[in-house]
Amino acid sequence: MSASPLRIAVAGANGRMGRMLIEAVTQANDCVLAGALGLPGSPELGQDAAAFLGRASGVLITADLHQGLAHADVLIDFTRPEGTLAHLAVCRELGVKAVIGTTGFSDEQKAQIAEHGLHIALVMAPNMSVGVNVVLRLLDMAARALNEGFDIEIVEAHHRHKVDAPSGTALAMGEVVASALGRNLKECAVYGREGVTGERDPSTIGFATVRGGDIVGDHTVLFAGTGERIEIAHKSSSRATYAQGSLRAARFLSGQSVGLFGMDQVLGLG
Ligand SMILES: NC(=O)C1=CN([C@@H]2O[C@H](COP(=O)(O)OP(=O)(O)OC[C@H]3O[C@@H](n4cnc5c(N)ncnc54)[C@H](OP(=O)(O)O)[C@@H]3O)[C@@H](O)[C@H]2O)C=CC1
Ligand SMILES: O=C(O)C1=N[C@H](C(=O)O)C[C@H](O)C1
Repeated sequence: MSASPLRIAVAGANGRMGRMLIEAVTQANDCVLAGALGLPGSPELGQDAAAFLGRASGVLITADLHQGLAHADVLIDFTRPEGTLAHLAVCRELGVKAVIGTTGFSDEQKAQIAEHGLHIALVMAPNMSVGVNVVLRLLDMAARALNEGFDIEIVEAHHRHKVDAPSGTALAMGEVVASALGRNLKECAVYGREGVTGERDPSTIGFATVRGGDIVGDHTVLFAGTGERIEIAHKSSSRATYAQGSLRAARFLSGQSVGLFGMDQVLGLG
């Protein structure tokens, strides 16, 4: 007898990632779409969540969080920080697990998510792609090996609609590098430069942000030494990788009851 399908609700159903997730969920043999959340006032409320694909899923987009989550095992949430936190409160009430892809949380908001993780099972990662999570491991190795004489700069580029900067992925890369070097990112990060900045302080980790067009997501970490430089780069050409990673995270959660996990644990890289 085959196992019951994993019942997945998608938040931000009209968003770039929301639509990618609805497509992925409806194509996966082991998952079923069980809810779709939209913002109050959105013109898509009441429409079938798969209408944009020219298909019917039988799930209507709703702004009623209890209704949208009532039949779900896992919520996949790529929205905005305040939206994710509102969704998590209802997930906790109903015992629904969650995969959080949203970026741009403050430290206080991250602490609230960690507290929810004491009661329900959560996966949270600023980047769900396998490639980026492997790059995070490579960066740890590179930073330890290049711990003297190399200046570290992180450059990221995204589409014109992105609202947070630097990207969650760039910040995660900075955290990995800073931790490998025994530095505190909050103390050593430099977010952009202008005017007479003075010479570069070797203890800093610099960030540069590019926004334009339809760039899905590019990240490069530069280790610039004397007479040589190393670049470790990842380029996304499709959001489908984020959606497939999110489904892996949702499947991982079916074996967990509480806790806050990262993609390194989902992918067995931890
Ligand atoms: N972890 C990862 O792998 C990835 C993370 N992301 C992150 O996911 C998030 C969403 O990205 P993207 O899909 O491009 O963004 P979009 O703007 O395309 O989609 C956001 C969705 O969330 C809805 N929304 C906006 N504000 C709220 C709120 N307060 N409460 C509930 N829903 C809300 C929007 O509704 P409406 O359409 O009505 O405005 C929209 O449906 C970003 O934080 C981004 O950085 C993106 C890609 C990969
Ligand atoms: O907003 C996006 O598009 C992306 N956001 C994530 C981030 O902030 O790191 C992941 C990916 O780069 C795409």
